[in-house]
Amino acid sequence: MDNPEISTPVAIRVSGLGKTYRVWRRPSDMLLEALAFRRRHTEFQALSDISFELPPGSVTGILGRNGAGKSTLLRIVAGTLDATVGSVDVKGRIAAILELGTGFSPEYTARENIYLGGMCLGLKHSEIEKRFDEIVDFAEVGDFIDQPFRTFSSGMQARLTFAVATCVDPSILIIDEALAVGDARFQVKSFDRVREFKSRGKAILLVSHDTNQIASICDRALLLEKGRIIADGPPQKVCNIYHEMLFAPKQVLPLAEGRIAPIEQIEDALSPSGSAAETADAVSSEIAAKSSFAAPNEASRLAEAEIAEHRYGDNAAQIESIAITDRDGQPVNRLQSLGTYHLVCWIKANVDVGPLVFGWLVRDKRGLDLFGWDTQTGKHEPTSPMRAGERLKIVVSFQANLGTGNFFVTAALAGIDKHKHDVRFEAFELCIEGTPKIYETSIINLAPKLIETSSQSALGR
Ligand SMILES: Nc1ncnc2c1ncn2[C@@H]1O[C@H](COP(=O)(O)OP(=O)(O)OP(=O)(O)O)[C@@H](O)[C@H]1O
Repeated sequence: MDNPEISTPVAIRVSGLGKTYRVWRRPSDMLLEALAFRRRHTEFQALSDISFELPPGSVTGILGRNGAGKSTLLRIVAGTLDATVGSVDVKGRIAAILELGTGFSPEYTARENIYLGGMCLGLKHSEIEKRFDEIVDFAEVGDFIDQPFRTFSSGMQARLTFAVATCVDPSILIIDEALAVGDARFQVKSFDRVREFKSRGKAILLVSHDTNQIASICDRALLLEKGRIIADGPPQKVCNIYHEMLFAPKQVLPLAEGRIAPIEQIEDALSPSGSAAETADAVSSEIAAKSSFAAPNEASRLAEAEIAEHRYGDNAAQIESIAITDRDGQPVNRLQSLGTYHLVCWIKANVDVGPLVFGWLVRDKRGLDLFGWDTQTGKHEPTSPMRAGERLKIVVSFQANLGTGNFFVTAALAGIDKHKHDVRFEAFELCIEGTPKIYETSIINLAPKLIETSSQSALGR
């Protein structure tokens, strides 16, 4: 698959990729087909028209529902499965963690498997020998090095698989959900390794269902649905669309058959300011009707257009406005870390609605959830049912335990059955002013106070 003609800025180029699986109802049908030369299979189109490029020094995340085609795509890129059409051009050595124990034998010991796995990834015996201690250290399996791999817990299997794949120093790393296995400490270690890989100019392609993981380490995300890329762009935007796909299942995705929607088109179709006319050729009328959302009021507009609001819901009730005020009710744009403020929302029922649950979420600039709360989780009574046209004001007091910088507020309104009426991702930007006395890199502020420094002599007296 190595193609020397690829110009240097591209580590992987996927062009017009498609995969059709043959499906036989019974195993015997496969044999009968071979013997009788009569077709006894149906075809299943798992991937269609997939094209993208991965530059070196980048991390691309792939999101999608179960069965969307993520693993099929990774396997084709990794070279363990053939595409039906299209091509994959790769520059450099690929290491792929497609499942726990990729390239390992369950009966072999960890020591034997390190050699086996390393050789599968193209290393010579002497090269593996040089890296052996590093692999064992990273995987933290020193005490079990001569135990069979099948006796390892799934966390230990994940650690060893990840350690072997990353210690061979590949140019391209492909990871299928492997970061989800293993304990929290190992996840931090493997995240650090992925970041270090990226800083050394490697290209990383990873599948995860965890939007926080995608938001925190990826530069870009692809969203797959029914074997097609339906969104390709900044992780935070793609994660919002994925969230909508999962939690607004009745809505038809804004894609015409056979088209790849650029992220702007999906956003236009889903956002309140989207013009139905502009997107009419590609969106369902259901989605286009959502453009009847009221425009957000001035206070809720983002100061920087860089991260735009993403909105969805059935619009039975809507969050008309969101603002932050001080305790005297004065609107504020800039907040002091640790200050106490009010989040003030006006809600309007567009039709008669039952009790409502209100929630909000604070994210950092990468889209990582820092805090989330709703009136149901907080064990508050749901609101009384509302008549069409009725308005309701909700005020939530909070302490701004955040470090310096910009953060984003998502507000949501749902029925008590969690049916979403109005979800406004990144509806409001919080700007936290200079926070002295803590590290500038802090995202949160735990308000530390030194309360004791007592010394003890070397003899313990
Ligand atoms: N060998 C196969 N033969 C027939 N169909 C297959 C085969 N492998 C996968 N599929 C089908 O192709 C589709 C895509 O599967 P794939 O495993 O790539 O999805 P995925 O997005 O990785 O799913 P998940 O999140 O559940 O791992 C699914 O509908 C699956 O049933």
